[in-house]
Amino acid sequence: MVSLVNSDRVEELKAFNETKLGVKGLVDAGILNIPGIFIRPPDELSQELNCSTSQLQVPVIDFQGIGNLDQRKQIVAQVQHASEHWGFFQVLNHGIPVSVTEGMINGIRWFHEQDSEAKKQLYSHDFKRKVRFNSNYDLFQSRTAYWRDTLALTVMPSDPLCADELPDSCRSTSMEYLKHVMQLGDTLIELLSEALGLKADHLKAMECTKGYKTVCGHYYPACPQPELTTGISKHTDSTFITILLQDQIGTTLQIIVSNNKFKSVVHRALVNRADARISVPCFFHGSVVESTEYGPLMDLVSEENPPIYKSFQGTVRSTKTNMASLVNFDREKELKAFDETKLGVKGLVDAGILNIPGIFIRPPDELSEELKCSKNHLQIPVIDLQSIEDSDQRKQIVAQVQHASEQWGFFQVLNHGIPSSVIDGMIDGIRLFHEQDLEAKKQLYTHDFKKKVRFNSNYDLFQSRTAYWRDTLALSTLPSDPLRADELPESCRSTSMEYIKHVMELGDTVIELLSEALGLKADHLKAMECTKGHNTVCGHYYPTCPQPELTTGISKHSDSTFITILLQDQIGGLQILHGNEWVDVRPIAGGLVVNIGDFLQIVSNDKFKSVVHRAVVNRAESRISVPCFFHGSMVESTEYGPIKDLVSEENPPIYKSFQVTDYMKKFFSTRLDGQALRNLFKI
Ligand SMILES: O=C(O)CCC(=O)C(=O)O
Ligand SMILES: [Fe+2]
Repeated sequence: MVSLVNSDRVEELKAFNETKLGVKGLVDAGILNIPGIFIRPPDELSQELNCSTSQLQVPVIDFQGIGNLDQRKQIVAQVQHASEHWGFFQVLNHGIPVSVTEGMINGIRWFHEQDSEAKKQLYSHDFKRKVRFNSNYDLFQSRTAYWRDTLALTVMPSDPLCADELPDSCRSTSMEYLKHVMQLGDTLIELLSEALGLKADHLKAMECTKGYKTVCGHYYPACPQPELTTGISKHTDSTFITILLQDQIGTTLQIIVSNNKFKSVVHRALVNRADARISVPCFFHGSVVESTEYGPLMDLVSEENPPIYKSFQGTVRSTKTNMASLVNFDREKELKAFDETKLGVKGLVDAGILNIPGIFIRPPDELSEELKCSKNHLQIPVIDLQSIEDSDQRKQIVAQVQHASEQWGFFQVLNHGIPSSVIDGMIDGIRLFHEQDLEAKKQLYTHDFKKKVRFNSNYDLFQSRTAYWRDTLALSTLPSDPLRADELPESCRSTSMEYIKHVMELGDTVIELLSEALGLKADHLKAMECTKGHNTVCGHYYPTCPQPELTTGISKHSDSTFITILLQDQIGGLQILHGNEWVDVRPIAGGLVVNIGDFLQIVSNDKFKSVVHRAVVNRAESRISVPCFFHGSMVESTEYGPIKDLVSEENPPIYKSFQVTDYMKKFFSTRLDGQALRNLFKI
């Protein structure tokens, strides 16, 4: 039922790349919604929402007194503790003058905030270039693009960076900072050597700091939707050490040679709404000379502490493309676990969850499309059926029905003849059913469409892109096998029998009006068994949702019916796509919603429209809706196609004839939305 929104991610990435303006270019253009390529995948978003943040601080180590033997011992002990337990620490009194660190940050800011032409010149993804500006070095490999632009400066021992290769805006400041940070790298690697119980120059002799280095000037622009993206997603650094300048100086360790004694810790950067942020990591990659091999140091392994890693060549790492570690999300497994509870979405809400599971989170392209969608405050037509028996007034009503069916595909009817006690009774009964004791519902839990009475959550749970925030009691009735009272759950037995009787009658009334509105005899559609065949009444329950913006009650689709008559409570949530805008179908007291389904669009040869709609959920109140789907004949031999009287030479048939059963088979086996499905039957 769900429509697959085709976001061509690669096309979007290409277009973004071709601007050469980076993320800042988007922000400068005034975008309010971040493009889909930056939105994190559902599993990541949901994992995120389950993550707590800690108030702890990474260790801070003061390097003052590093030349003094006793104090150095203490510093080494602190470095060891931090490297073993944290993998990160901040250093103070590191010897780089404040004027140099501040100069560096200012220079990087100037670079990113300067005239875009100068930056464009340097835009490149070619790692061989020593100076390159780009946004997302792994743009075409990562799962989600990062909200970050970067000026990367590479320093090779064989090919050091010259001042004249640097952009004007940060030339002298960068040269100065580079010189200092390299020295600090040596100091640190000595301390780390000692912290591993090695001689001070052990790691240095391995070219840990003397090899290939990259200083990156990252710019994280302010972001209108920081919760949907990251500045850099979680990863570890492929380096020996990283020294990061932000407001103070911090370090990240990646010391595979320590044989896991020191930890390379996963980290990431977030973005915020208010301010652009600058950070300047210096990555000490070590030697990239072909012949250099790295592996656990002999002095650090023993029989009790055998090597954990093989030796490898330093150059191996430079072929690594995707820095972001992929979080493994087993959607299938989560769906099964959810299904097996047999408790539906309400079961989750009753259990007190605060964050919705990943299976309910809409894919990035849908979320981002959503954010671009505007809302319209129009109302769908409301038609009063009061004087339907009076032939003059009936004509007017038919004209209104015609207009609504052609222009909207949806209308509400008033004075439709179903007593309000029956309507209220139906809603109460469905609420009683969903809110009753769990065991009674569990008994009815099934995905078997052959069962006439079935309770489940998400009839297409294993086919849809995202699960819906909705539970359903479905009641099917066939002329050959009508629904009997004793088949119904007690909680809604008499109310449902009563409502079903009335809504079937109303179906006939509406289908007569629609026949006339097509210029046919009143009983033309009825004779085609549009309302007399297979009908399903669904009692939908949309529980309250802690994160309604991340999911839907039912995603956009059109109905595979002739018509649908929907009863809803007063909460609201149904929306229809009118033009390119979502229009709320506001509940009106005593009103019922009628919509044209795909079959009626086909038999009317596109005169009447089957319109895409969906239901959204909300934080505050659970909602009930009860659509009655008039699917038409389920007799194998029945064929449907454009009605002869409605086609002509000027108006040739748009669709082939087909058997409804074929159509329904496709409906249940594909993940296409009704509209796309309808298109399969086009001539
Ligand atoms: O609950 C609603 O308002 C809409 C339900 C719907 O569109 C459907 O079940 O097909
Ligand atoms: Fe629908």
